[in-house]
Amino acid sequence: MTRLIIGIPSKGRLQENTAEFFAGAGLKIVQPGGDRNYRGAIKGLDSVEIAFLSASEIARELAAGSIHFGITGLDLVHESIATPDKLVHVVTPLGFGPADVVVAVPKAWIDVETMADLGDVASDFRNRHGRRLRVATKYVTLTRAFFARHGIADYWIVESAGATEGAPAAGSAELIVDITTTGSTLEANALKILADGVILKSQAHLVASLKADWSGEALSAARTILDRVAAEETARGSRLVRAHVPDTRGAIKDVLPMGAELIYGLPVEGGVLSLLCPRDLVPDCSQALIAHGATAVSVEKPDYIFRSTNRLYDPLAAKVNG
Ligand SMILES: Nc1ncnc2c1ncn2[C@@H]1O[C@H](COP(=O)(O)OP(=O)(O)OP(=O)(O)O)[C@@H](O)[C@H]1O
Ligand SMILES: O=P(O)(O)OC[C@H]1O[C@H](OP(=O)(O)OP(=O)(O)O)[C@H](O)[C@@H]1O
Ligand SMILES: [Mg+2]
Repeated sequence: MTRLIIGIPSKGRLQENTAEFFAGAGLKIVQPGGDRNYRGAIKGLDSVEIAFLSASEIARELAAGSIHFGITGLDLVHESIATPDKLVHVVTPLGFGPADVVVAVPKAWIDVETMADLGDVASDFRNRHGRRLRVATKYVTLTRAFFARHGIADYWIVESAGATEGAPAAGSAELIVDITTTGSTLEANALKILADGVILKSQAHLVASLKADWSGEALSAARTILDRVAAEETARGSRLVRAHVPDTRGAIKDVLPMGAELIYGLPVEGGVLSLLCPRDLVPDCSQALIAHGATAVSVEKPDYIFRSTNRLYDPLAAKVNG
């Protein structure tokens, strides 16, 4: 009886949005042991267990296979997992926690705008000072891979535990690699991002472990959860549009290319058309139906659209079964 274990951020900037994300999918997270108990559950889903962890722990536990699903930043997935392709499967981006991992140098370095410029400075620096440029960061893996891709080898990493942006002014490094959202911390420290210095555009993702034990109830619980998540995502972006259209064929010819879908298949000629329509296209779609003889068009906001195929679950199942 393997239960499905989901790691969710117990603190920090991803915590609140994560709770909202589950609530949106109709999944209520409960903490029976109270705030200080780091295990929880999802109401009504007995085969699921919640592990409250920090965002960075979630990335590590996914790699180790001690949790099945986790919500964490893509930056942490790529930083703390050496071979993400082998160990995890990225299920879907979640639309919150945006942040870029960037290479930033002092604004005073007016001749340095690109990674190529930085490469030149790095060689010069070594010749002139007899030591290498120092890069302060906690993104050691991402930094090494990115600098190697740009052919830069003359540098030294100074591992930073926090307040990385302060390192150049403090004299403990020449430049930094760190995460930024609004840019205000970089600005406050007189640093600028190199033009081609964005290493990774991160946001929170739902990530699955390929190392976890997917036997027992784990996979079917995953399906239950991903069905709801996908059903809610599809519903959020769409509207149900219904109308009695005398010229059914003509109407279909117009609305399908717009991106509308015959959600219950073809109606009989002259019958009621049921369309699933991208939210933004509802006015155009309704116009077209009226042009083909509808006297009224009703538009409803669906809560969920469940489908026999699931674009989130199917690729995961293929990987863990294969
Ligand atoms: N402005 C931001 N600055 C830093 N991280 C951000 C920002 N916006 C979103 N994030 C995301 O949040 C993650 C960090 O979250 P948080 O600091 O809560 O967790 P943590 O680093 O695991 O905790 P701790 O720093 O206590 O170890 C980042 O890795 C990134 O994915
Ligand atoms: O571009 P901005 O919007 O200014 O945000 C980026 C800053 O926020 C984070 O620091 P945090 O407050 O999490 O402190 P920490 O580095 O000690 O975790 C991050 O490490 C940057 O320093
Ligand atoms: Mg932090």
